[in-house]
Amino acid sequence: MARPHAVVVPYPGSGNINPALQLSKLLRRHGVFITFVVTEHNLRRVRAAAAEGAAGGGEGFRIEAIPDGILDADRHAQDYDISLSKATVDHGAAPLRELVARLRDGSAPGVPPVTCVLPTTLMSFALDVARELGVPSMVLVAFGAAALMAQMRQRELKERGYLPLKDESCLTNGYLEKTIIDWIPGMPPISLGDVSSFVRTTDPDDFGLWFDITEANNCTKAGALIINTFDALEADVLAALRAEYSRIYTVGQLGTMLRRSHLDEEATSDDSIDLSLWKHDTGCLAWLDAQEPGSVVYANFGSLTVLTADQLVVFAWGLAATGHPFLLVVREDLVRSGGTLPPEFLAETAERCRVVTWCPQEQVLRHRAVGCFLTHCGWNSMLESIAAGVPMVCWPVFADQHNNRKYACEVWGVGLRLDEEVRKEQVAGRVREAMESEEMRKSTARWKAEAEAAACPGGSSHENLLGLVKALKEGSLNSEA
Ligand SMILES: O=c1ccn([C@@H]2O[C@H](COP(=O)(O)OP(=O)(O)O[C@H]3O[C@H](CO)[C@@H](O)[C@H](O)[C@H]3O)[C@@H](O)[C@H]2O)c(=O)[nH]1
Repeated sequence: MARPHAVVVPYPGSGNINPALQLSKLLRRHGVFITFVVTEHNLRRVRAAAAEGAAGGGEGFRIEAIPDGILDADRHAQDYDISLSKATVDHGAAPLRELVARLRDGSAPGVPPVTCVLPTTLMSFALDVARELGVPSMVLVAFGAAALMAQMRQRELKERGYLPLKDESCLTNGYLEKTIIDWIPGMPPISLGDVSSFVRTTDPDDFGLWFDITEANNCTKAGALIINTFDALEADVLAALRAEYSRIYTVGQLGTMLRRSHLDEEATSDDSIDLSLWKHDTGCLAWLDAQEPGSVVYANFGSLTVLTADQLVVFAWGLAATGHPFLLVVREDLVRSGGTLPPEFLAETAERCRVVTWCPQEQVLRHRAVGCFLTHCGWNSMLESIAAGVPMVCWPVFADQHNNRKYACEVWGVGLRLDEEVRKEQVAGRVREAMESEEMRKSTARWKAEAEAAACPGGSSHENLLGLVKALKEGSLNSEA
């Protein structure tokens, strides 16, 4: 049987590149050949951020780059905005088609013929490419099952007259919070505002909403959906999704799966394959070593969130007011106007605060010193925190993050809400509460154990990964399920 070969095409942001790389490493450990496609711009960033010798490929793992259609001169400091989505849709297909066509027949030396195209969500043009070239496809859903289900129901929200919003006042008069949607299969009643940030529009032609609806629909045309979640965590909504689409493989939490596969198998080392877009500050791990167990608050807003200069300062003083040591990640482009932490704050907190621009987050969350995570509720961050058993204080900003917060706070009992308006006292109070609550301690311990169990032999994610590899090896993943 020829070696299966997956061309993996993540959306060009860390929230998609990271889980796609983790899945790729797992598949490679099970004998699947991987071509990992990044944008030319991101490849330059990866190389600039990489430690000596990192960022390369390895046996069974190649990296290819395609343009994303945005000239560097037109690029915002923050990479993700609607123009990137538009550009990838408009410009990504042609170079990807050329790449897959070139690799399809296996004429490149040492490269087996392509047997599957595997984009993440938001990259459905890759599914069209696969179909045109007669190659099977699967999609990696980089967010949770509930967020996927909610995204899929946005079309119905339009048809039922909820969207677009009638006028601008709906954005501020409590309408989004008071309007309860109680008919999404497998989901508890949810306020309209928590369904997705893309509902916040009065424009019937809003690109963000259109893109979200289209992408949700398109991904179901793939031969299978792979979701970075685990069955116990989202049982009800997964049952509802599986009633609609039979080929669903839940393989999360991917970081836990990778760690376990190191323990279970004699895996070839792939630590050198690192596609981080920012340089990791690993010194913060030594700083954590010197802190008391469970004493540190870790604050990070992911790869895309932008704060105002005031919000950053209020968050910082709020963390200081907790009385705990804290690790604060301030990405170089976190404040678009370039605001920084005030000197008096840095002087006052020097003894118990560490500020870095990017860190090895999964290692940080698993460090015994970390006792709370102040997060923007990106799916990867939330799942990494759940798998590490760390309670969260939740401040969602856009996309699926409000939906994720709802589950963390109201379904799983592992998070506490912050108001949209950032207030120092509330930040400090919620962090202390999260660190002291016995109830949250029990919930975080329970979900950590469930995440671990799912990744062990016999666990749902472990078995699903084996099923996925089998399907890839047998070539039984035809597109258009
Ligand atoms: O200092 C840092 C900060 C982040 N990360 C990693 O970067 C990823 C960030 O992903 P995520 O937490 O999902 O946040 P975003 O970068 O904001 O991700 C985007 O993509 C996600 C997946 O679709 C969505 O859930 C989010 O809403 C969307 O903003 C995670 O794996 C983190 O471990 C680091 O390694 N170091």
